[in-house]
Amino acid sequence: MAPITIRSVLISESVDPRCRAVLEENGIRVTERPNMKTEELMAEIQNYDGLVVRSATKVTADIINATDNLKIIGRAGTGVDNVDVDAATKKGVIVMNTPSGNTISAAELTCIMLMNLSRNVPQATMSMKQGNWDRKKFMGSELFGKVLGIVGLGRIGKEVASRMQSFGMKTIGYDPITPPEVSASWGVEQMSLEKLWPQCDYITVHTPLMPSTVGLLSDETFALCKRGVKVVNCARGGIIDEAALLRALESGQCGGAGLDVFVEEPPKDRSLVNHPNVISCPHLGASTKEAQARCGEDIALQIVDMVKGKNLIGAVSQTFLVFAPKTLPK
Ligand SMILES: NC(=O)c1ccc[n+]([C@@H]2O[C@H](COP(=O)([O-])OP(=O)(O)OC[C@H]3O[C@@H](n4cnc5c(N)ncnc54)[C@H](O)[C@@H]3O)[C@@H](O)[C@H]2O)c1
Ligand SMILES: O=C(O)[C@H](O)COP(=O)(O)O
Repeated sequence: MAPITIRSVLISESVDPRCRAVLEENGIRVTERPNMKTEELMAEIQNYDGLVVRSATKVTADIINATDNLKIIGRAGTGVDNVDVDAATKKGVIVMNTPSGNTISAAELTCIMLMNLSRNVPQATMSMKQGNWDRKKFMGSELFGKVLGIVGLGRIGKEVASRMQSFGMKTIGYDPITPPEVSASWGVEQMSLEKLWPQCDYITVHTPLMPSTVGLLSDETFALCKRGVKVVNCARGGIIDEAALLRALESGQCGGAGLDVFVEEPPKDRSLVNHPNVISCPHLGASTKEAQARCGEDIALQIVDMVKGKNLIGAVSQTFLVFAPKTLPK
């Protein structure tokens, strides 16, 4: 890969300080300007060769096409659904992410959601703070012996499986790409979704958001599930259809939901968040010191590697690159 010149980078969100430090150590000028409005970003972006974002900055075609100077968009994290990759590709702008830096943190939050759904800890905590001592209301159920359906057996799905197996859960799953013999080696039996839905006590989704995964859990699929199934979405808002989830919670077809992500963030409509059987977080899957340090450092090192013209691992499209992380936990 021929080296490219990156003299200046704009960081438009709260990214670990290691990102700035690594870029500056390599002679790249860095400006941090979080919380810019779209119009401000469109004006500001003209002055930089590179942009580093997390998930909140919507890097639209308008922003990409507002400048001829931009050469690289670095996503300090996994999902690139907030970047118009097609528009970037047409314009010859490189898009890269740090796909492994927050895997463990997202997997751990998923497991925490599953555990809290089984024992109602957030609801019991709220009740205690209100001065109550309500032991009957918060009767839970063991995870031991229950069936967990994992839809999407990539990095996070795999880590969730091994952790929940240690609680004695039976793990089944579905992934159109991960070969069944590979997931079987981590103790996950793969099957079609039609076979999976009716077997699960808990379902967790770990796919990217794309047309084939929008509404994976819908009115139709909830109807195929066990009554009282509990669901977790720490992947992307919309993989579980939000209106269908609310209907399933109200009818009791769904017994509880753990949600870290929403179609609209923050969600204006609070019907799901306010439902008594929903526990939720404001997109905190990657919000740990460790994950942020890895993602911040990885994206900076990858930009520096591009400048030096080395270490191109896999090109997903002409300009959308996925690199081997430098700071993956051992
Ligand atoms: N909440 C957070 O803060 C947080 C943090 C990290 C990642 N994420 C999100 O979690 C998701 C998973 O991340 P990952 O690192 O495991 O990604 P990954 O690419 O390693 O795995 C995704 C898997 O989904 C599979 N898949 C694609 N289409 C599918 C379908 N229709 N049905 C079932 N499986 C399908 C792929 O084959 C792949 O194996 C992404 O959406 C990512 O953006 C969220
Ligand atoms: O895809 C990701 O990496 C996660 O959703 C985390 O996003 P964040 O970097 O905005 O926390």
